Amino acid sequence: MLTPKTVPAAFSPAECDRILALAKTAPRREAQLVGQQHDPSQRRATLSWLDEAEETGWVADRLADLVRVANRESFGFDLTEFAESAQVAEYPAATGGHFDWHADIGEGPVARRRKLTLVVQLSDPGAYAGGALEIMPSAQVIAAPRERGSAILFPSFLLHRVTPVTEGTRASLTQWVHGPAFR
Ligand SMILES: O=C(O)CCC(=O)C(=O)O
Ligand SMILES: [Fe+2]
Repeated sequence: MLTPKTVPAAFSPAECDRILALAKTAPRREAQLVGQQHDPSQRRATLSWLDEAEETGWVADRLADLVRVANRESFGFDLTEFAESAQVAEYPAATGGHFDWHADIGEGPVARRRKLTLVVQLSDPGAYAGGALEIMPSAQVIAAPRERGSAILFPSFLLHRVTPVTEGTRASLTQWVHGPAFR
């Protein structure tokens, strides 16, 4: 089944707070798109990479567990590693935070090996308006649950977007999972 798989309460609210605090200890940069071109009309977000923060092993361990279970139950992909760091993204309404329709499989040597995408909702749904993560497995668009700490996993070739945040700030954690080419 190639439809997205949701996992309620993958992280507790306290763990979401810890992840946001960790992200604040890492350098923050304006978003770059797959392929590294910078086009603010497609994405407006501030990014931090967890591998540039200290003491994030527990986050990677939890993500690996989530991937293992979801892949066994839903995808059955040949997955080998996290070849890129987990990324915390913040989308503030004040700067027009959003991410237009895209797929995560990119051109570069690493981005082309992305097979599964995992996104965790780090913000309380009351902290922002708009900012829906939408995924298009077929003609029907699916909205990811907004509950804080919930996770959604989907094949990285599926189109998805984050609608514009109109109030407050939405934060998310993204992990890509890599492996040999599809065949
Ligand atoms: O923030 C999100 O919910 C999605 C992030 C995303 O699509 C990406 O980083 O490729
Ligand atoms: Fe994406």
